[in-house]
Amino acid sequence: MTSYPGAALEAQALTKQFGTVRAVSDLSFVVPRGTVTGFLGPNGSGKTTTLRMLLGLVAPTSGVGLVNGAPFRTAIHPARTVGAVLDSLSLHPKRTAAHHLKIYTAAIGVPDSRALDVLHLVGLGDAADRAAGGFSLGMRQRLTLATALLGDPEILVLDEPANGLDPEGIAWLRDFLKAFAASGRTVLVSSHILREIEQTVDNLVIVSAGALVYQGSIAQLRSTRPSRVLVAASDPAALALALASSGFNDSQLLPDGRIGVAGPDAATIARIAADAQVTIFGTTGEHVDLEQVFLSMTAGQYTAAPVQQNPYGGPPQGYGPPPGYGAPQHWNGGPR
Ligand SMILES: Nc1ncnc2c1ncn2[C@@H]1O[C@H](COP(=O)(O)OP(=O)(O)OP(=O)(O)O)[C@@H](O)[C@H]1O
Repeated sequence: MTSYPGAALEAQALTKQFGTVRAVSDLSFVVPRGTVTGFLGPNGSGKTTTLRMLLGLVAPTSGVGLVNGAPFRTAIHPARTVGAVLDSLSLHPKRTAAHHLKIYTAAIGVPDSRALDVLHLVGLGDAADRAAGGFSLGMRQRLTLATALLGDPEILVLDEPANGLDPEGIAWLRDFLKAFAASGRTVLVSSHILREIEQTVDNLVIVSAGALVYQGSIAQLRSTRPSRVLVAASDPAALALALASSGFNDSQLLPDGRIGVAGPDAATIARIAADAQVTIFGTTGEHVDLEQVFLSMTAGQYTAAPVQQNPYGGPPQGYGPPPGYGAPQHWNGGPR
């Protein structure tokens, strides 16, 4: 059980079998200290089960979950180590926000005054004495987060905290989690929508059907997607041939009649087109839509893709064709 240096949380070959359902399959990843790491996967891909195994709430079929290099059950000050929100808090409608929190303060050994502190932290200071029955969904989410903060934890583990939040609530959560990590602490936040957490997280762990398909930074994920130039040309086939004879073989005919060219920049394409007497009507740089990348990675066929060995970096593997273009025709050898 050697732990990765600098890891706040670590999954080592975690597997969980519920009867015939393999919820999590040989899953290993690292959450580096001081980061906000997104734990991303479609519904039912094993995120909640994994978080529960990391926190010792579900026994793994095999493998281990580590918090600061040791099983969480061995933590001397659990509430100071991890604050977790894995389920929505069941709120008594007549109980005030402060009252809800004071139920937990005694249990984790912090003074009652801490309840007001965390309500201020999550922006509910003014609502401390209001009954939770009148709270909006966003206020309920904040109150739930407040419970996780009671012990002033080093690590926050949040399961789908953005669920049901409006854009303003998501923006608030983003700023809050970034500030939390900026103080050297660590956040692991799950979601099934990349866009929801894209601007919040430094690192991503992506799972599909319980298995790892990517871990690394968002920047790496974006950069490994080859950027293309989309070209509208008078004779796309002639341009593709001219590009191929200049050594640029990766051209695809798109459904809208343009061709997507990976490799050369727009100026090089224009020069090759001019030499081949092909007129170019326009070129556009392709925008990499990470949500589409995520959806293509978790579409099922990627579950068995090889995964990089270095948990802190390196390119993801097992990519398929660029999403959003149907089944493009390849000029250099037909459909892939
Ligand atoms: N206690 C359990 N008993 C049987 N099957 C379970 C149990 N908990 C989870 N599962 C199954 O394990 C799989 C993974 O579920 P899990 O809740 O971990 O995924 P998830 O990614 O968190 O999904 P969601 O985003 O929908 O919450 C699902 O097929 C689920 O039905």
